[in-house]
Amino acid sequence: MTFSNSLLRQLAFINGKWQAANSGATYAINNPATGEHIADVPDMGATETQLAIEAAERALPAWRALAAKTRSQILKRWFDLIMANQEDLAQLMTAEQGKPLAESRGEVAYGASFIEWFAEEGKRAYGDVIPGPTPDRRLIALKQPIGVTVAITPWNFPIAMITRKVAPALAVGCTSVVKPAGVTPLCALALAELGKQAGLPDGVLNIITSAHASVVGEVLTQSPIVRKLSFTGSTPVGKKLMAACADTVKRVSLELGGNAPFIVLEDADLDAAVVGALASKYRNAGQTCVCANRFLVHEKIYDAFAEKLQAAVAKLVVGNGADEGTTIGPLINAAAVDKVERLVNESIAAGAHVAMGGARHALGGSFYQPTVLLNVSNDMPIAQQESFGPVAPLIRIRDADHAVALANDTSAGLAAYLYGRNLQQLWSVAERLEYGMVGINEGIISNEMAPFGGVKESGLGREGSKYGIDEYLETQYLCLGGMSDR
Ligand SMILES: NC(=O)C1=CN([C@@H]2O[C@H](COP(=O)(O)OP(=O)(O)OC[C@H]3O[C@@H](n4cnc5c(N)ncnc54)[C@H](OP(=O)(O)O)[C@@H]3O)[C@@H](O)[C@H]2O)C=CC1
Ligand SMILES: O=C(O)CCCC(=O)O
Repeated sequence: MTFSNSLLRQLAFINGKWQAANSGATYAINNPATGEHIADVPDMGATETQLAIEAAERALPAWRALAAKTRSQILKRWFDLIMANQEDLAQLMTAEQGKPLAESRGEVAYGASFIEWFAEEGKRAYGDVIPGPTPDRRLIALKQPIGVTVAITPWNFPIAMITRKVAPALAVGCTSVVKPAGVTPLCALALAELGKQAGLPDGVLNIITSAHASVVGEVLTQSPIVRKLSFTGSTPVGKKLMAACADTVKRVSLELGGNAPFIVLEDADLDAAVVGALASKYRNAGQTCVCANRFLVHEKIYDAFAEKLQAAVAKLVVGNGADEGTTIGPLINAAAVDKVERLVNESIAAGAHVAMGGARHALGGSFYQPTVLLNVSNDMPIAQQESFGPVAPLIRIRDADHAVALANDTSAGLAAYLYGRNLQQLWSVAERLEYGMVGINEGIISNEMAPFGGVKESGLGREGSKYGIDEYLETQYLCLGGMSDR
C-alpha cells in the first residue's frame, strides 16, 4: 500500500476511541480510478453497532445540557479544522471516491459550510409562547433535541452528506451514529478525527465502518434508543429503512433518487443553458441525485442546443481525478458502468441516436465516455430511470405545457431545471413542476442556506437552511396553570 495522507484513519470511531471490529475483520478500500488498494477498515457488525448506539445514548445528557453557544463554539472549531485541512481531505476524497480534485476541494468547503451554518442556527432553536384559552394559563412550545440520531450516507458525497445530517443534529444537542457508504469510509473517519481535535466529547459522534450494511442497518433501525434516522441513497433502500423504522416509530428523513428534467424553453439563452447543463449533468460524472437526468428541449431550438452542448461536452477531460486537468473521473464501480451501459444500449435499441460517446471509455475500468443522445423519447429507459452517469439524453418538446407533462411523468420529484427568459412563464412552469427544488436559469442549486429535499418518492424532509434544523427537534408543549392571582 503506497497511499498516505495525514488524515488516513483505518479504525472505526466509537465513544471517542479508535476501534477495530471485535472479530478483527477488515475490508479493503480501493481507488476507483486506479484499482489501487488504499486502506483497510474494520468490518463491524451488530455488536459494535449496539456499542456505538449506547455510547451516543450515554453522551446525550451532558451534550444536550450544554449551552447552545458552547456547542456552537465546538462546531465552529470543527469547521475551521476542516477548512485548514481542505487539501488533505480533498486528496482522500478523490482517492476513495474518484471525483476530480477540484470537485473534492469544493465538496470539502460545501460539507464544512453545513457545520458553520448549523453552528449558528443551533443558537436559534426558538420556541413560542402561545396565548392561552383562559387568563390563568401560559402555553409554551419548547424545542427539544430529538435524542440519539443515525445517519446512513452514500458514496457520492463522502463528506457533505454526513455534515448535512450531523451538523444540525449536534448543534441542537442530539448525538449521532454514522454509517458511511461501505466504499467511502475514509472521509468519514477523517471528519471524526477533526471533530475529536475540535473538542467533541466522547460518544457525541460515532462512525461505524462495515461491509455488511444490512446487518448494521437492522440494529440501527430496530434500536429503541435511536429516535431519528436520516438517510441519503437509493429509493429501494430508503423504502426498506423507512419500513424498518416503523416498529419503533422513529422520525425519518429521506433523500432518495431523482429523475431531474432540464427544461430548455424556446426563448432560453442557449449559451447559459449549456453552462448550466454541463454543471448539472456532468458534475461528479453524473453521480448526484440532483444531476439532470433528461433534457426537455423546445423543438425550435433543439438542434442549436444539441450542437452547443456537444461542443462543450467535447472539452471534458476524462481521467484519474488526481491528475491536473481531469474534469470527469471514473464511475464508482463496475456495477455503475454496467447500469449506464445497459440504459444507453436499451435506449439506442429503442431508437435513440448517439451524438457523442455512448460507450465505455478507452481507459477501461469504470470510466464511461461523456455522452449525448439525440432523438430520445420520455419512455426510453435512459429517461425513465436515474442513470447516475455522464449521459445527456435530449427529448423534443412542443411547448411549456408539454414539458411540464413529461417532467411530472415520474415517481421521483427531487430537482428540476428550467431555462427561459419570460419571467411569468418561468414562474408558472416552476410552480407546476412536482419537484422539491427548481433551478431557474441556474444549474447548481445546492448550498447550505437552501432547503434541499424532494417530494413524491424522492424523499421526506429538508436538509440545510433554517428548515433543516427542524428535522432534529421535537416540539414539547408546556401548559403552565395557576397564574390567576396576578
Ligand atoms: N440519492 C442519492 O443521492 C443517491 C442515489 N443512489 C442511487 O442508488 C444507486 C445504487 O447506489 P448504492 O450505493 O447501492 O445506494 P444504496 O442506497 O445502496 O446506499 C446508500 C447507503 O445505504 C447503505 N445501505 C445499503 N443497504 C442498506 C441496508 N439494507 N440497511 C442499511 N443501510 C444500507 C449503504 O451502505 P453500503 O455502501 O455499505 O452498501 C450506503 O451507506 C445509484 O446508482 C444511484 O442510482 C446512490 C447513492 C446516492
Ligand atoms: O446526490 C446526492 O446525494 C445529493 C447531494 C447533491 C448536492 O448536495 O448537491
